[in-house]
Amino acid sequence: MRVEELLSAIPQKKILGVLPSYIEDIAVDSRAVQPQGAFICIKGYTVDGHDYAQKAVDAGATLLVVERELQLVGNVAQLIVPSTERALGLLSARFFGYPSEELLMIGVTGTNGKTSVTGILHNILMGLGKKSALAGTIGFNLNGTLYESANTTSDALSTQQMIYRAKEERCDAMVMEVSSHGLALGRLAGVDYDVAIFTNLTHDHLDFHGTMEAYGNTKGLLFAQLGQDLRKDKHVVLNADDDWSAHYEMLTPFPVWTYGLHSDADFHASNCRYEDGMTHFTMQTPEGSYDVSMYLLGEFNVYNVLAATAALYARQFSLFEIVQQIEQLPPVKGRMEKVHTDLPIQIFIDYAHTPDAIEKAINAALPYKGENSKLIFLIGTGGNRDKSKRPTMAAKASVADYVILTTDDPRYEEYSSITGDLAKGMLHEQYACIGDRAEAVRHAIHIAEAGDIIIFAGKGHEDYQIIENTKYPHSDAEIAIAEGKVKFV
Ligand SMILES: CC(=O)N[C@H]1[C@@H](OP(=O)(O)OP(=O)(O)OC[C@H]2O[C@@H](n3ccc(=O)[nH]c3=O)[C@H](O)[C@@H]2O)O[C@H](CO)[C@@H](O)[C@@H]1O[C@H](C)C(=O)N[C@@H](C)C(=O)N[C@H](CCC(=O)O)C(=O)O
Ligand SMILES: Nc1ncnc2c1ncn2[C@@H]1O[C@H](COP(=O)(O)OP(=O)(O)OP(=O)(O)O)[C@@H](O)[C@H]1O
Repeated sequence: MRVEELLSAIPQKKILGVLPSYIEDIAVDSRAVQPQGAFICIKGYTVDGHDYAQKAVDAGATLLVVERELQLVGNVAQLIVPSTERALGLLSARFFGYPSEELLMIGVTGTNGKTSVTGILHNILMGLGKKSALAGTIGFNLNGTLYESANTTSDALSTQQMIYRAKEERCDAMVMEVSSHGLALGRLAGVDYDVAIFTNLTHDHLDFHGTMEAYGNTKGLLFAQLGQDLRKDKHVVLNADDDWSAHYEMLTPFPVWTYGLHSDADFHASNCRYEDGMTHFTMQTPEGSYDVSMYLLGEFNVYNVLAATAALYARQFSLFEIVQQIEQLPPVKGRMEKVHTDLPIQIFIDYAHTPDAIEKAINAALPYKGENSKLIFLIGTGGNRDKSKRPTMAAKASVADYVILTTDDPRYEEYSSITGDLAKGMLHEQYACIGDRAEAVRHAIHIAEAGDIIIFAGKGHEDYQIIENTKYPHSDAEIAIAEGKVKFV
């Protein structure tokens, strides 16, 4: 791209050295710099990208975007800006040509349900013959190939690049999870959403946001950033059963569609029944009511499906066809996903790692529990992250007959510190603290009897555990099946 054209995106700048005419690429990581590329130095939580500038020059960078003048060896221009983080958003969107304007862009925010709602939307869109790309916790899904990503919402450069790739592959739509970190850290700069969806707001991430109020206000950025251009066909979808929705409604002038179970809503579900491994409900819509049966389990998935339906209806998709697709939806990976085994117990893998999600996951399983059987619930939580939610998580888990307290990704924290914090919230004595997750999974199988239900929560789709800063292979399902074969055969 012509540098002059690229740099017109940043009005406040000071240039040192001779600018190259063109750059071939932009990078925020010195290890990814290409010859004739630009390198943007970002001050991170761990290191300062400015310290890697010389490495970037050695790798061929001809343009650096910096916050202060650097003494470097080599032929490189420096562009000094007040904030490289802000420049990253502006430059990335310009470099990739504002690709989000050319796709149907749907963003989903909320404490729980982002992966589920985006997965549901993606599957319905594909079922309706639309080509959809998907980005979130599970990675970047383009044409059925899954590319790993470090974050639920990736940095501004990767975000623009993913949308550009989706556009180049002629996708009609891109569905994205929008995390509060992503909003707070400007990772979504320049993403022009057509539909913004809110799932719910409950306790999580207070290590980062400090208070629920700050956390809730950050989520609001998604709605405020839809803008004021009312010629655009933009829509907002809000959960009528969550008090934060009233606040988000005020942040946007665009049409608001509501969904819910317990309040008046444009998309309202009633008569929910959980039978035969399926969920059945009646969905009232602006165009009459539909009886829906689906394989997704639990009330929380009724909310998720209502949210997805409202979003697609707002963009003129046929309700009849949407409902047909809902009836065929596969489970979302690692979200109340049944593990199919020959064992005389039912095993579910789930990603619940907030108090609210734990309550919802347990409620989803309770209708399937026999009178004399047990619900065994295994929960962990991540080390070196929000500790304040731990006792509440265990209190919610106490609805289960037997609870196993363990770790998700312990990182640098002692097992006993994590399980000890969880144990403070337990409301009964039927529990065990086992920090080693593999051992904890084996313990669940060991105490299970025929007819019992086990939910392994917290790791969901993940196939690893992070201990210190290393990822070790780990699968709750594989460990459980192996142990079950030994025990029940
Ligand atoms: C706290 C946080 O958000 N950290 C994010 C941040 O990492 P960081 O600040 O530590 O980066 P750093 O290592 O200091 O590097 C600073 C700069 O130097 C550069 N660098 C670094 C090393 C080098 O050799 N060369 C080089 O150029 C880096 O590329 C970077 O530009 O920037 C990284 C790159 O964008 C992110 O992957 C990383 O997310 C980490 C993995 C993370 O765990 N983040 C969590 C808190 C998070 O963001 N979670 C949300 C919510 C998920 C949910 O809802 O549950 C998410 O959206 O994922
Ligand atoms: N709408 C919902 N309301 C409450 N809980 C939900 C909802 N949808 C899913 N859950 C529960 O939360 C867990 C996480 O769901 P999901 O991955 O869809 O949320 P998320 O917002 O993407 O979470 P994260 O950002 O941590 O990845 C699920 O395994 C389930 O237990």
